[in-house]
Amino acid sequence: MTLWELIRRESSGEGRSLIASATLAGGANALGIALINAAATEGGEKVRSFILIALCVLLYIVCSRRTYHRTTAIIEQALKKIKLRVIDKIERADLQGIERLGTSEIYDRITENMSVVSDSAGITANFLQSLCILACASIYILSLSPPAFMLLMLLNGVGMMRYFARNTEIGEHLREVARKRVTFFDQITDMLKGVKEMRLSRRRAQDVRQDISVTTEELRSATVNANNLFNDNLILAQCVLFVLLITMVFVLPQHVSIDSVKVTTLVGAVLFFWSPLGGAVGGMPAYKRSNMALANIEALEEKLERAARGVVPPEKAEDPWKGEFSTIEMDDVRFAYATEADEHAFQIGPMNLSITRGEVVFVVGGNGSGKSTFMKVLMGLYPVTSGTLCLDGTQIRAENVASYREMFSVIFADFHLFSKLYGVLDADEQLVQRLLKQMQIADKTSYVDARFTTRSLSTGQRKRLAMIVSLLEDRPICVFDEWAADQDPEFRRYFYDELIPSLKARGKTVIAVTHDDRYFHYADRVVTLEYGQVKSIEEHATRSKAAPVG
Ligand SMILES: Nc1ncnc2c1ncn2[C@@H]1O[C@H](COP(=O)(O)OP(=O)(O)OP(=O)(O)O)[C@@H](O)[C@H]1O
Repeated sequence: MTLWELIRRESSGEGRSLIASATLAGGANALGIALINAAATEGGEKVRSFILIALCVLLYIVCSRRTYHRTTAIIEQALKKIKLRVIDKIERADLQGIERLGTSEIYDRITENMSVVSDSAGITANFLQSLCILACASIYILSLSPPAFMLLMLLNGVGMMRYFARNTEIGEHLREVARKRVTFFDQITDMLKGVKEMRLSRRRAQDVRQDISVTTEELRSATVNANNLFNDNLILAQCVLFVLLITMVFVLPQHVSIDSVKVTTLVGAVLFFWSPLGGAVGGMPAYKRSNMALANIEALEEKLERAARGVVPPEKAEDPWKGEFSTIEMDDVRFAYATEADEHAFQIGPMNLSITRGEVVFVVGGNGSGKSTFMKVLMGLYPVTSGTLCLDGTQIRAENVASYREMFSVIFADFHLFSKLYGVLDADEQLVQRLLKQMQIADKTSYVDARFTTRSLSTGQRKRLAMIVSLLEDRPICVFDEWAADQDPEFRRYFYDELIPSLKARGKTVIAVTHDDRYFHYADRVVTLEYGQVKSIEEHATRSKAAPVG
């Protein structure tokens, strides 16, 4: 999609009136100059000429302002719509799709590319107006001298052909710039996340810097190549002007009958003609960059669309359970990561397992045995590749998976704490304060206006904060992925001795990934995974030592 197509699509029929105002502005501009030229060379009624010129200027101001202001408004409105659409697609896209896409491309497209389009609004309006002035000025030159007009068209035609021949090459360089910018984003993210590791190793810091400097060099080179071609086009336009003026002054009078006054008028007209042409040629880089940015945004939208394919919109979602359940059943469930042409993509299953309400299930296994993958499949975050996942006999499908997921309150191993208590914004303040005390972080952070005053806590403390959010969600199934791993012995004990039994006593189902074998007796069952398969399921007697939560 080009910028002009975007304007046409988003302006709800205003495109024509925009062209009309740009044409009027261009016409008024050209007519004003023609009148000034005529007044200067032909004399005649000066007051009349002055009034007509003033009217042209006024018309130019009114129409020009409209063209500029409306173009900016239309583009900004379109960008707002695109941003919201991208956010909506990110929200709908499936987890694997987002994981495959990575964050750098998304950041680049919705920040850098959007600003390129936004910055081009004024230039686009100028470009549009310049084209109209050019058309009017050409008519003016035609009225002065048809042979001069033919000469103008001929030289412009040659210039244009050279100009468009360079377009493909410019496009290649701009695409390379876009690719390198994503790599640059990736590397900067890597660097910022690994700042501690870099401080501890000058060699590592040097290697990271080396990689970044290679990318910045490639970015520089691709940008310079694109800009050089754009600048060559400007020089080409200037050369065409020289050739045109030289031909008009030295060659044209030799072949057609034209007096010196007309030649002077023609030179004045051509010089005037060249200023909008310069605007159009000069505005081309911004226009082209905007088109490239829009193509990048479109490509991102397509990828997100693909990732959201099959996802049922909220208005069509089914909820047969209304937050209640008895049993989750996995019947021959398999899942394989969809990686591009990777035959060794990790798989889990076939898995046959049922989890009943109020059960405490521990999931154990070595690193990479598939515990986190299994949990994500169980929670409906990854769709099963084959087999069936059912809740109370109802198979989990695209139509009901959103309601199914709402049964779970999860603390992932790589959990994220939102800046606000999104999802539980109406949480009871006293309950939150009580939980903060219970988790022993009341002296570190407080709860004000649906947000915690600070999230700059130790890893263990942040996990306790995540636990508070999970408890506030109050869902039937609590999933904890190695929650206790970062807790001190006292809190580890609290987690197993008090928190889990109290959740069980309240009828909650607890599924926890853990390596703490000394607490395995708190589980009703311990499921051991190995190479993505259930290796064993051990049953344990549960101690029910309930403690109040909240
Ligand atoms: N997004 C992904 N795309 C492709 N493969 C993945 C992805 N995430 C994990 N894997 C692969 O799946 C395998 C199992 O990973 P998983 O995180 O489920 O193991 P785990 O048992 O939770 O490990 P750990 O105890 O180290 O947390 C790994 O070998 C990993 O390579």
